[in-house]
Amino acid sequence: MNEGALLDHLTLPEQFDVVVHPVRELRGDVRAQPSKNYTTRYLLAAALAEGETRVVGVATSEDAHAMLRCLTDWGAGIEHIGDDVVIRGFGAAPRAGVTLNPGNAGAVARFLMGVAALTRDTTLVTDHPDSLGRRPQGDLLEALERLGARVSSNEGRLPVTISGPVRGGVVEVSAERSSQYASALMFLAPLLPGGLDLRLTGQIKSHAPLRQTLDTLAAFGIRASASDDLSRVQIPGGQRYQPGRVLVPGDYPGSAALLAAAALLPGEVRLSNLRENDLQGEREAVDVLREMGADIHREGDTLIVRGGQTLRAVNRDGDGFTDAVQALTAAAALAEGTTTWHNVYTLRLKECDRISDTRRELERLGLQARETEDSLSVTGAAQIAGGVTADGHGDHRMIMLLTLLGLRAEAPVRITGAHHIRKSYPQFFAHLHSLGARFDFVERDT
Ligand SMILES: O=C(O)C1=C[C@@H](OP(=O)(O)O)[C@@H](O)[C@H](O)C1
Ligand SMILES: C=C(OP(=O)(O)O)C(=O)O
Repeated sequence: MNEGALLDHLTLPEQFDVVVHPVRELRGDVRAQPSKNYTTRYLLAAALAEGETRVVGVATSEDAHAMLRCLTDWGAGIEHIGDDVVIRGFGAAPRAGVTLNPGNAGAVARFLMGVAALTRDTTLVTDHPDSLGRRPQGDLLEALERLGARVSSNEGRLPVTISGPVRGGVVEVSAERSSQYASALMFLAPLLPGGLDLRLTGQIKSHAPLRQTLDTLAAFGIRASASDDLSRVQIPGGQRYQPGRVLVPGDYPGSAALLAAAALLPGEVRLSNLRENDLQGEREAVDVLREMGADIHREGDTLIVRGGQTLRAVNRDGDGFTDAVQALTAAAALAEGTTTWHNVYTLRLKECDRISDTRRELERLGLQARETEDSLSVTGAAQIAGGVTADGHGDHRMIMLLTLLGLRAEAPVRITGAHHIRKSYPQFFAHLHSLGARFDFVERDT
């Protein structure tokens, strides 16, 4: 067996810490993994269609598996063919009386909660009470109640039970804490007799995933219209999702971590399968890294990073690239000056509190960081000493950030609970290893 195969996610211990060794350079080619956000959306839309849909090149992350498991429990037929999944959908009739477990996948949980209003009753639970179990669901549940669903929950958190049916009509939903609530209603809308005239209230966050939802609806033949600012989305009822064939694009949020790693170290990294015209907001990570001074250019769908340039701090609104903020914080931690990410309050509501917990881990590594309610700042250091154990906080994006800092530290950095990387990027360590990084994996008791 070659070393790369040893690092395959299937052969790593079930639960592990990772020891990240400092490395001098990164060099090589990687094909970006399939997009998480498009995988979850395409699988769900395929299940909401009647007939067979082939989703080409599906992500292998835990969140993708969570969606597949829940759709199977609702009655979808699922067949894996190589990297593709063929889904025989249940259309507007998911099985009633089912308990779904979306694992730790926020988007999956929320999208399913919306669709649950098609059933007489569906319960959602989580086996991650300290992460997904703590994330707020109230804004979505209240919107479903306003539409006439009966809802019970643990004070606006999982577990929840939702009982439909609902007819549709005009409904307000807050988009201030997460865009996923509105996306959930958008998936539900075409299958309701009355459709939905959605009014997104509050300061709308994460516009990019909302556009990905509209894009997905269009790919499945659903008619929808939206105002430019997305405060109003109208989706006529009585429509059917059309089965067919969809191709999952490459994943920008996970790739942002590889791009930042490549910018931080000498060498040359080529990252393919990242189309230029893509609605994933984390595509902006390329511009941010360029603004910091990174040498990145594009040849078609391939991004080429010549690393090791001196990076400079930036001041940016981070909401447009919410899932790349952690990766870009690693670049900022080694840039000249103080970087601030503004308008990132929603980071507090993700797998961990990505503002306070990040500040604490940066400080543990000897860096200066500051937070406000909705911003995170870090002052770059010329060197990071390393030789410490950092807490992964059960958060894949925190693990990416800490790994990048470990690669550039003077001594190894250990990250606890690094298996949580599998939530969105199971091959993260294998990809970095193929570029020259070195890791030790220390098994933890399950
Ligand atoms: O719709 C989606 O697939 C997602 C939306 C974003 O969440 P918020 O809308 O809560 O920012 C993002 O962070 C998450 O990883 C995926
Ligand atoms: C926040 C994330 O995912 P979700 O909200 O789907 O759990 C993420 O992927 O960083």
